[in-house]
Amino acid sequence: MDSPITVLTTLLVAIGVSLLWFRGVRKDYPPGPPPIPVLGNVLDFTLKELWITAAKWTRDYGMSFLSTSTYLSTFHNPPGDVCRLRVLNWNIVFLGSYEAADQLLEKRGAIYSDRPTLQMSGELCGIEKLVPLSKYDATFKSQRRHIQHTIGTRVIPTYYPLIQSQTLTVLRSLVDTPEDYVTHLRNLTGGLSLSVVYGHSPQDGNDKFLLMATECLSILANDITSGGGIWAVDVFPFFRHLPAWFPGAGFKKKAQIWKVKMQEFVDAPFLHAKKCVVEGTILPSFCSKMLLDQSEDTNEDMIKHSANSMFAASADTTITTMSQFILAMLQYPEVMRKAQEEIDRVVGTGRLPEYRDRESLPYVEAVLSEVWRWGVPSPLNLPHCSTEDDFYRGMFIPKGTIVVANLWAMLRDETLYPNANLFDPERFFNVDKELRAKIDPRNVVFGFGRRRCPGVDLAESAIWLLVVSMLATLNISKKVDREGGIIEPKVVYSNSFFRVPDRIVFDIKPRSRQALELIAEM
Ligand code: HEM
Repeated sequence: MDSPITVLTTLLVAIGVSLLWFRGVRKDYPPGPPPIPVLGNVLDFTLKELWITAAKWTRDYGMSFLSTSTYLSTFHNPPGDVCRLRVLNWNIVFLGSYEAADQLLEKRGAIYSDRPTLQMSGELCGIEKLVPLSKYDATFKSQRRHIQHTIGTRVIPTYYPLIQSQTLTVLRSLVDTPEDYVTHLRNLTGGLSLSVVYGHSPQDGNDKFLLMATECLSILANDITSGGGIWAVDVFPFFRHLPAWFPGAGFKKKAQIWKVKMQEFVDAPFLHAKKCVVEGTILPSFCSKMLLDQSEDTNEDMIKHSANSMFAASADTTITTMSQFILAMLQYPEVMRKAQEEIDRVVGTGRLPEYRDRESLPYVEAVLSEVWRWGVPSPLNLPHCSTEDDFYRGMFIPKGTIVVANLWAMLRDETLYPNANLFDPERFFNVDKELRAKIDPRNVVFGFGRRRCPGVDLAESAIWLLVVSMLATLNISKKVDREGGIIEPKVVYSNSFFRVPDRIVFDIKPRSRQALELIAEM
């Protein structure tokens, strides 16, 4: 006979499971793939290119919720654009259209701007105070305000000389060792953010903070956020109490090692900046300003985490975007030639393009827009989290729902972008002003509402100059093997967070002797 404690425990577990199950089958939740008892949709998740699977879910299940009248009334909003999955008692809602993201994350931003609480990346790896992961609270709001002052639209032109000199360094490095393009791009973004954020100007790629960033960002992108950043301990938070030696608790050992590294990455460049402030040698930057005019809503902990957030958030996004640009030029050489013709006509071949040329280079502008759209650097955005119960088109979205905007699906919407899989800058011409504004991928690619990327202007300026300078001086082409055969680039997306192709093989050569001299001389 079982003891009363066993019977009681079994009963409680059964009630708990049933409650979870019944919560999960409420009729007015957004539709989605059918869950299995207790585990929910765990088995539906894929690690590779989840954005494609999620787009299929919203398309296939999203329609099933709507009555005919609703379907007709939402004629202008793609109807099958929201779906829900359940993992234990987590609600995860995927948004597959711009309209849904605009309605929820933008217009109802007051209740959709939190981030989910993740045990692994948060408490265990100690990076919960970085802005992209932080909760929607007073500290976060103040961090965003200060970041905005440093990299908002109005101040960006003051960084142009810095961006120009970093761009030239990359052009030279790309000509010398194109196969190391990831390192060169990492040095560009690292150098730029070290200067803008910490007032530190690295002399070369061996700068200790650049090397530290390379190691830590790889831990962040390939280890901590591998598998979409969700670990078993996030789903079963009580796992964090297991001792590190316990079978299956290997994550704790990993977290201990990563936490030390990440802490050093947050502290070291900041302490260096602080020392330079005392010595009076710091260059004007986020840290110099924040340390010299400390106000009531700032403290050192908050400053160093804001600084590191900018440093960390700019690297992989920029590398991904530029990798997508290179891929597009390899697959669509006619686009590269057309852009080069425009630059030769407008700028000439005797100097490098500058920011003042931007308005006169509409085709290059369209190429960049298409890089954002076709490339989609972070295809599933960062997850938002709701802080109140809500209804959207009759569907119930409970408080605490993780809301994932599928940017890839939005930028592959055939009604807005016909033949969406093709890289076609022409799609931005011959459309009226209103439609042009509507299809601008920048509305989507940097996220939404109160969590929209605060680095958008810096990223746009740095990437525009790099793209136009590469087009002006270099030819990007497929590599040819020793027998003269063309090596087709293999496009594989192993990273589950950034849409960064695994290392691509390609060739880069200066367009002319004059182009080479221009890069070398400047
Ligand atoms: C290539 C360019 C970039 C892309 C495509 C990009 C994209 C994004 C996206 C999609 C988000 C999430 C927005 C959301 O949750 O709705 C984000 C957040 C963020 N980005 Fe960027 N980003 C880029 C460059 C940068 C740069 C250069 C910086 C800073 C120097 C930066 C700083 C941040 C920060 C701090 C956040 C967190 C914002 C928050 O949680 O409130 N990003 N970015």
